[in-house]
Amino acid sequence: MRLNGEISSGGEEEEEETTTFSGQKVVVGYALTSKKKKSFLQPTFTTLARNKGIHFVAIDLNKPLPEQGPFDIILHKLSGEEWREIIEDYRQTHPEVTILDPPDAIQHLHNRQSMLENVVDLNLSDCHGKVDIPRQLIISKEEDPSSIPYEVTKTGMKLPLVAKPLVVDGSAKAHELFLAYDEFSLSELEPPLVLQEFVNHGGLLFKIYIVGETIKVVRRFSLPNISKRELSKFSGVFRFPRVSSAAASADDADLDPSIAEHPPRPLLEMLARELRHRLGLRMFNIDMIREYGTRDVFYVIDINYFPGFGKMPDYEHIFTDFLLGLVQSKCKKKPTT
Ligand SMILES: Nc1ncnc2c1ncn2[C@@H]1O[C@H](COP(=O)(O)OP(=O)(O)OP(=O)(O)O)[C@@H](O)[C@H]1O
Ligand SMILES: O=P(O)(O)O[C@H]1[C@H](O)[C@@H](O)[C@H](OP(=O)(O)O)[C@@H](OP(=O)(O)O)[C@H]1O
Ligand SMILES: [Mg+2]
Ligand SMILES: [Mg+2]
Repeated sequence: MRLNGEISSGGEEEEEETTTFSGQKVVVGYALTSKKKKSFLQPTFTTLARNKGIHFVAIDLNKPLPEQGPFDIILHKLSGEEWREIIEDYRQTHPEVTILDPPDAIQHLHNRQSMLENVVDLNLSDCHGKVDIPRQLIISKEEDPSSIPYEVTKTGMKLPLVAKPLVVDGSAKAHELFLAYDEFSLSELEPPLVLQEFVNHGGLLFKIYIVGETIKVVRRFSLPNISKRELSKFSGVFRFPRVSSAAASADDADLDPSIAEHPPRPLLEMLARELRHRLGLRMFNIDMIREYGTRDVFYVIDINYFPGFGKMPDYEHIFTDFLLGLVQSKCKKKPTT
């Protein structure tokens, strides 16, 4: 936290100088795409934050980062190696600034294989339910697409399969997903890919948002179950839209309780605590589905860094509290001279 007047000028969000009741202010530098800025820095949020002494300042990517600030916190989500190096260097030279989150930790989520490894390692099988990941096969860039059907058959994976680009780099292409009804058509797709068994889940997905210690679960519509009959009727690969990312929530829909009942809280707390720790991230979400016909068998299918928090109910309060909490805990840790 810095005392009133210490802030440098020039940030586009800065309007008037407001401080917390203690006369201190928190400066949050941000490096976000314009899409993310629009969805995250909504006026309801920035106004509430400003009233609590939090000021958002845009980082100028055309100027050296160490010449900007001073910042208490930096929020960032930009793709590319260049930014990664800038923020990593800054993190090393400015340990007093909280970087949300460390670039190496984020990098772990840029690959759909490494993303889910921690869930497997957790081995959550007796914690108010079972959490696993769907059976999956990685098809590397070097692999000849014509060998995919053989590779799939060899593993004994069950159809249908979801084919996902291996790398998640912030591009729209990284979210181009396909449903494959037969293994032969998979040769049409371009590796590197992750092939995942499609798990029937009653068309409903749980998005578990994690912001520091806070866990918030929302329900979203997802792909419907695929019956054996349907599977036998079709063949081919079909591109499907970003169903679960749509703004429409399934929270108010009249759904079958056996499908819609939230995963048990102790299970979510354990999962969030462990993943927060193992991933080294404080702001992410987990896409989780319940296997259709079961009460407590869950699969994690996706983990996203700095997702669409603007769609999370009450995100304004959750984030202002989170940001204030970060600087307060940092102040407490400072040795007294
Ligand atoms: N193994 C699976 N079984 C059943 N449905 C799945 C599976 N994998 C993905 N889906 C469906 O496809 C959707 C998109 O998959 P996924 O979340 O992996 O992609 P994404 O592009 O990373 O999404 P996001 O927009 O959340 O980043 C899921 O929300 C779910 O509806
Ligand atoms: O909150 P959920 O439903 O999980 O979906 C998010 C995706 O997972 C994120 O990848 C999107 O952010 P980016 O466009 O910065 O990757 C993010 O974009 P947004 O922040 O512009 O809404 C969302 O689409
Ligand atoms: Mg997802
Ligand atoms: Mg994702």
